[in-house]
Amino acid sequence: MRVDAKDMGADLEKVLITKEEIDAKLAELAAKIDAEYTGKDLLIVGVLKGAVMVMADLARALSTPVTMDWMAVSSYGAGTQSSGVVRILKDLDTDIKGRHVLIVEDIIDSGLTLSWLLSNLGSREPASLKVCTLLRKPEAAKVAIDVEWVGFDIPNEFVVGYGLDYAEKYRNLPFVGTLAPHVYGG
Ligand SMILES: O=P(O)(O)OC[C@H]1O[C@H](OP(=O)(O)OP(=O)(O)O)[C@H](O)[C@@H]1O
Ligand code: HPA
Ligand SMILES: [Mg+2]
Repeated sequence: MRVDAKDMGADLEKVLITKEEIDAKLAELAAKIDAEYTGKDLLIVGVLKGAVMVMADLARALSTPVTMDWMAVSSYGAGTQSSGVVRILKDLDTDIKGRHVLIVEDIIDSGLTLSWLLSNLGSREPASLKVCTLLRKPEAAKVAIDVEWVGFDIPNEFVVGYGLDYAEKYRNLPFVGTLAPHVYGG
């Protein structure tokens, strides 16, 4: 059964990016990533929990053989604003020294999570450390970050779906949508 904005009742305001648009964009990004890592041993690191869907779909769109690891960090808790304080809830299982590492994210909002992750993982001396994110909010950036692969630049609105949550809900929507302000007290 397909879930659409109408099925979500009044919780969703609109669909911002459809499942079809996400699939097409991930195929495009995967081709570029394949070209970059040809002949290299690539470790992709998903940032839990939001990046689960992007990791699963991007990994399957890649032709490059990869190994996968996960890191769990949280800076949002149950709210719609980053606390700025990043907590490691689960560290990597892998030693990344000398490895080619690609961080996979669902969204770069303030950039605080990724900026912290880049310096944390960077200090472990990987051979290379790059980033692929499905979404980015340029107007929300609090720190400038160099990101190799970006799916979509989106407006500065709180979004849910395709891994992204509000208070742990809506992660399983197959599309990215905006949440009606009344849901989070806006
Ligand atoms: O650029 P920023 O402002 O730091 O925001 C981006 C981060 O926030 C979200 O994670 P969250 O902390 O909500 O955890 P979750 O992935 O478990 O939802 C998202 O998945 C990113 O990791
Ligand atoms: O817009 C967002 N939606 C859900 N989670 C998030 N984490 C950072 N930004 C967002
Ligand atoms: Mg979240």
